[in-house]
Amino acid sequence: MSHAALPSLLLIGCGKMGGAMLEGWLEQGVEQVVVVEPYAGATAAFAGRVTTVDSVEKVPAGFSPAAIILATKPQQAEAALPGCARFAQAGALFISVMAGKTVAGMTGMLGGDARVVRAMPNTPAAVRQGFTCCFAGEGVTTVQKALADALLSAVGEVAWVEDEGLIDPVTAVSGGGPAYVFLLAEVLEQAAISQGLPKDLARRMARRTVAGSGALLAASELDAAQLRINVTSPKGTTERALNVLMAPDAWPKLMEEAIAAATARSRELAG
Ligand SMILES: NC(=O)C1=CN([C@@H]2O[C@H](COP(=O)(O)OP(=O)(O)OC[C@H]3O[C@@H](n4cnc5c(N)ncnc54)[C@H](O)[C@@H]3O)[C@@H](O)[C@H]2O)C=CC1
Ligand SMILES: O=C(O)[C@@H]1CCC=N1
Repeated sequence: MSHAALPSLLLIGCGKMGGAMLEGWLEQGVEQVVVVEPYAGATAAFAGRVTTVDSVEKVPAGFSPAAIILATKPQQAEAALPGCARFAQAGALFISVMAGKTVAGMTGMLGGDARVVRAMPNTPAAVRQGFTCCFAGEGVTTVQKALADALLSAVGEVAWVEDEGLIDPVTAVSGGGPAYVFLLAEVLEQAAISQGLPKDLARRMARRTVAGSGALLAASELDAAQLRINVTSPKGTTERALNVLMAPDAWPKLMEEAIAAATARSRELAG
């Protein structure tokens, strides 16, 4: 009998997000993983640790996964999902991380009775620091919901919503959120260079400042606003910078617009 922490999984699509979660699951210990991935380069990092096939038809006949993780691009769903219908008939749990794709849209491709959890993770899952927000479709059992929770908890923090429509703003905020934070590191580095700092030093400073601030935020019970105030000496240097960043048309408004744009795109991807 296996002592792996997690049960057998079938991963459909091992790109940036599927690969990030797989890294976390393997670190935790999985009974067996079969990966369906047509692009060999995507699975190179997992050689010897998982079984890889290039199409779902080639999944070994006797393999009976507890969950099938759908991690292709939304635009690749029509090609990838119909071949998974045989697992739906067997009552398996599907966990889709695809942006936009609704439970109704997916059951349409998998067969009407497919049990689908929509999950919106993010790439810090690769270092088990992810955040995933989930919605359980009709027919998902309590045991299957607990399995989805366990799998996603293995790569970070998990939350559930009862309203599927909330997954669209979740996609915009926490799904894409790491990109906005990485952009912050990029522009901070550029600004440092503009003030005459050498490139290597600018890069180190920007990366460590963003990563260290994230670690402080994670470790602290204080609000982000209070942590910001703690840096900001009255009439000091940070105050001058924040007067620029927090101006009415600056970051607060830009972030509102950015999140609204991403939420709208998530709704479009349903189609
Ligand atoms: N990248 C991210 O930060 C996040 C991505 N997502 C979602 O995860 C999904 C994947 O995104 P990424 O990993 O960024 O894209 P990606 O392009 O890196 O990965 C998709 C993978 O699916 C493979 N694939 C294509 N057709 C396939 C098929 N028929 N069967 C099996 N595999 C197939 C591709 O070769 C590729 O490796 C998307 O639906 C996205 O909305 C969700 C949250 C965050
Ligand atoms: O950009 C995207 O569409 C996906 C969903 C959230 C992060 N990446």
